[in-house]
Amino acid sequence: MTGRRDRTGVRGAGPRRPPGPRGLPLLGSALDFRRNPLETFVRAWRDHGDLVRFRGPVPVVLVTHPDDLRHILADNFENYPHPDDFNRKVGVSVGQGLVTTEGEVWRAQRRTVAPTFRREPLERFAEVMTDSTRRMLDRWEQVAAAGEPMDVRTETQSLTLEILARCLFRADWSRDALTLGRAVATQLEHINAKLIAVADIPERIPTPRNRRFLAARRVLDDTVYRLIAERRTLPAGDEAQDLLSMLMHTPDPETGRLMTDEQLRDQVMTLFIAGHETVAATLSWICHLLSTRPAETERARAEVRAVLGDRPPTMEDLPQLRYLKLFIQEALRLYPPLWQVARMPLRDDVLSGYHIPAGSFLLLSTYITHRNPEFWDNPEGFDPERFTRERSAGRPRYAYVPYAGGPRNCVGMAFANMELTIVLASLLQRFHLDMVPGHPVVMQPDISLRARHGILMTPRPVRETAEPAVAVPGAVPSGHVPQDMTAGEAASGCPVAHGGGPGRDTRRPAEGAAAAPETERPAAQEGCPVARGARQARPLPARAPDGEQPRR
Ligand code: HEM
Repeated sequence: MTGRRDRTGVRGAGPRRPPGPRGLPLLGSALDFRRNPLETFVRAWRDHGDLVRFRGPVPVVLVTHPDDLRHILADNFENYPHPDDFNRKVGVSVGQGLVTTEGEVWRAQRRTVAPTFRREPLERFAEVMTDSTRRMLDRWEQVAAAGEPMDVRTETQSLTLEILARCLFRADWSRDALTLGRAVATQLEHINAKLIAVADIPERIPTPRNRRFLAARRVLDDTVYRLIAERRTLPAGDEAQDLLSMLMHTPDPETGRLMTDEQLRDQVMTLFIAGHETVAATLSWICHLLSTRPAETERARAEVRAVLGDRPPTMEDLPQLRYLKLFIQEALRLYPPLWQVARMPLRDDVLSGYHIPAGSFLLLSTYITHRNPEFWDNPEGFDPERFTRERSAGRPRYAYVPYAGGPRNCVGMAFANMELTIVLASLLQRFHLDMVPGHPVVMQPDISLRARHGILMTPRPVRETAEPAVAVPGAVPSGHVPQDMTAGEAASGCPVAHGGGPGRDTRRPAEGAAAAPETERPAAQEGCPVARGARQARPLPARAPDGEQPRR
């Protein structure tokens, strides 16, 4: 691992641009990005190193090294706001909320919103999370009885939306559930389409998508403003114990000002957009891991049984679910829902020894950072224990950034971790999940990292199945490999095709199944671009201009 570089200027060779693919005349890498941005990133990172410049109508710089991430997100974060274009496109839905503002406006909002998301105020929401999860799992009993498959992506999306809405609006949620749910989904779809569109069509042009978006925004505005108005009429001391009330009654600690109705509306919309799809995507990948990683799953289940038995998890239980925490951390490493984060420097800077002019469009790929073999042994493997204190020693803090980092890290991190733990513990208590044979699981790198065709699974109640072969933590035989998984996949933990490639069976493992020969399913193995890169002997990228050995 190399040390930090001098960022005051480029040593030796003078200002130089980062290396990168030539691409097509005029278009550069634009078509590759359109086809599959994640694969394009991974290929370029393998070929050119940790800092890559893509040519094209909008030149992009890919940033992946932890030193550079720390510089951008923490040490020099004032120089790295979101690109204006990002704030404008997301802002059509969320207005001037925490995600889309910069400078003093952002700072004032952060001062007010952050205290609401500390652990203590959040404790009151544990019950909501447990209750909504219980209701989802009750529904799964019927699905299981009918032997039907379900799409866990849709399930987790409804669940996280319900939890967020109940936390925001408490009792008023059920009245507006369906309307709000559909409207939020339409907003997210619109933002996603805008962010990847070649030509951004302004909302005033009445295309079908714009009309759907504006109608959904009206529904949300009407509902949210009505709920705010209702809260304003409640007598002092009678406030509802929900996020909306907390935001409404928390003054800016520096100015003492309370939020206006419009600011509250923008904050609510921001939380809806930032806080439900991210957790839903993570939960759906976790469900997938529950069927493809039997050893780790049974170890997590054994811990839940030991700590909780059959009772629902409470806030006090969470610190004791230590292996579950590692399991979730590892899932977020392999499948960070925000797989890229955009920034644009205000002033010229130097990253990894290369000159970065002001106004460059930077994409920080957490996905690649999380799989860089310089910081992660067997980076494609699913190995929750890599996050134990001992094994984390020496790993740079910014090698693991699912929630970003620095002053602008995810404000909902504690909320998300609490929700992920409660949902996973409750699920493990009641169900096994089996993949539907033949259903392709393919990564779709949209605004979040989702499964393109959903993830079809069948729930199987725990009480109806024989005790798992292994109930003692850590005692899973290493040869226990799902029948349909290649030995390579089992070792790699990456049974997902990344944005393409053939589908694969992910049937429930037969007890004691032997490892299938790796050559049996080569195509599935090929589906993992980082795995490919990490395993092959690669030529080192060109030396960085400051004379240091390229990293990796
Ligand atoms: C697994 C779940 C989640 C992940 C991985 C995640 C990840 C992130 C990341 C990487 C950022 C930085 C984005 C950037 O700078 O461009 C961010 C920001 C943010 N997140 Fe999350 N998030 C999650 C859940 C949540 C939840 C549950 C909420 C709220 C209920 C939330 C609210 C926010 C907000 C408001 C910001 C903007 C913070 C600011 O700019 O000051 N997130 N999140």
